[in-house]
Amino acid sequence: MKYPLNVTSEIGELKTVLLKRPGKELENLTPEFLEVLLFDDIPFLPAIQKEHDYFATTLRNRGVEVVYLDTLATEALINDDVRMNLIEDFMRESNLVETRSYEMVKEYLISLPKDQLISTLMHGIRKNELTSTGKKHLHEMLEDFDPFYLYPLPNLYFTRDPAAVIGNGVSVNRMNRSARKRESLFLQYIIKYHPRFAQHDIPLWFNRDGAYSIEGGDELVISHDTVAIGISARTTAQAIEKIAINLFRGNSNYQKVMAVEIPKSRAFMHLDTVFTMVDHDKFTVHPGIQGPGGEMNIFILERGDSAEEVNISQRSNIVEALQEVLNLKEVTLIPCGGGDHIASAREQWNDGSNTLAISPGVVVTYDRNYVSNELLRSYGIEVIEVQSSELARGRGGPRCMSMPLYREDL
Ligand SMILES: NC(=O)NCCC[C@H](N)C(=O)O
Repeated sequence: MKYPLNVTSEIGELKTVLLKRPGKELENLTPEFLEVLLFDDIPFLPAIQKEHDYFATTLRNRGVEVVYLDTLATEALINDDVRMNLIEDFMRESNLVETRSYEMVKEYLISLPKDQLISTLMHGIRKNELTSTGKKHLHEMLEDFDPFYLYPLPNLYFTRDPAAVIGNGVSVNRMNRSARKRESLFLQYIIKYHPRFAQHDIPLWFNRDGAYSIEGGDELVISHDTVAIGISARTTAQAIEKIAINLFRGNSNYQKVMAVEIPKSRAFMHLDTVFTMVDHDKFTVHPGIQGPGGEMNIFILERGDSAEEVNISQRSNIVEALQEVLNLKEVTLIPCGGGDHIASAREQWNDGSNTLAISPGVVVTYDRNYVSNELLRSYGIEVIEVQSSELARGRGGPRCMSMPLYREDL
């Protein structure tokens, strides 16, 4: 069977992508939990599904194989032991082990067919969905305070973040926010047990067990030997050094990690909210991440003398740093919103910099970012627009909503 993972650039022709169609997990968003669940508004489910289907169809029409997270997670439950382990891992990470409702919820989950088990873990369990036959516990009497046995995972449609394919291996991520921690558990099970992946010896560049977080929106595979990683509100310097050591070790082709510090703010949560690659030598950028003279804080990590060491040097100019690591004479940055203060802030907020390249110079973007889209076209980029009224409410764009599994090499 063909090796299932290959991502040696951000722009190579996209062949297979992992998506998650927004589902009932969004019906468990309430105003009081919006902030903690990382949403700014409540999307209308039929409308967001329609927009997401349009996005998936757009990719299929360009020859991309679309696979869905819930389908793969269901197929990964290859026997009763795997299924039981997932239930127990998930319940432990949902802090249910410490409550006296543990047995009742576990029994309910065990009773579900595989596909319903996965969808239930994803959309959560409201307290009023299960009728406790025994005595009610104190926390069950306080529905206003805490209405869920299992909290929903409404950010699952941003498949970019819980894991990232780099080369022929995968980074299964430790998520920064508690609302998203359990998301990468599905990827861990898929890589380990799904027949498409399990029979291959897949390098694991990062696993979710450590203390330091890293998220896929910060991991950009800018070439066959360099990964750019954002030092951000979600991704720590410690995790970047750890993944760099793992990438440099053994037989990976990776020689350099370019760590790019970005402001730690809600609008700039990951590097890909302010910077994406659209062609061999062209990138979108949000002007707000650069200092008044264009300066930035950039570090190049390279293989050191021993397997546990990395050499680190600092740079302050993103264009020069990109020219250096990509071996290019010229690199063009295309400013989100054309650099106009108001347009760039508005369009960055709605993911104007967050493009998904499906081949060199061809990107998928949100239709609402018309200033940035026209500008990209003026640089010769083919821009394929998708609808975005509801999708944008979760604060992520086309790159955030997609996890490439396979791209052609450049
Ligand atoms: N790569 C990305 O920037 N993903 C967007 C994630 C949005 C989600 N609501 C979050 O705050 O994590």
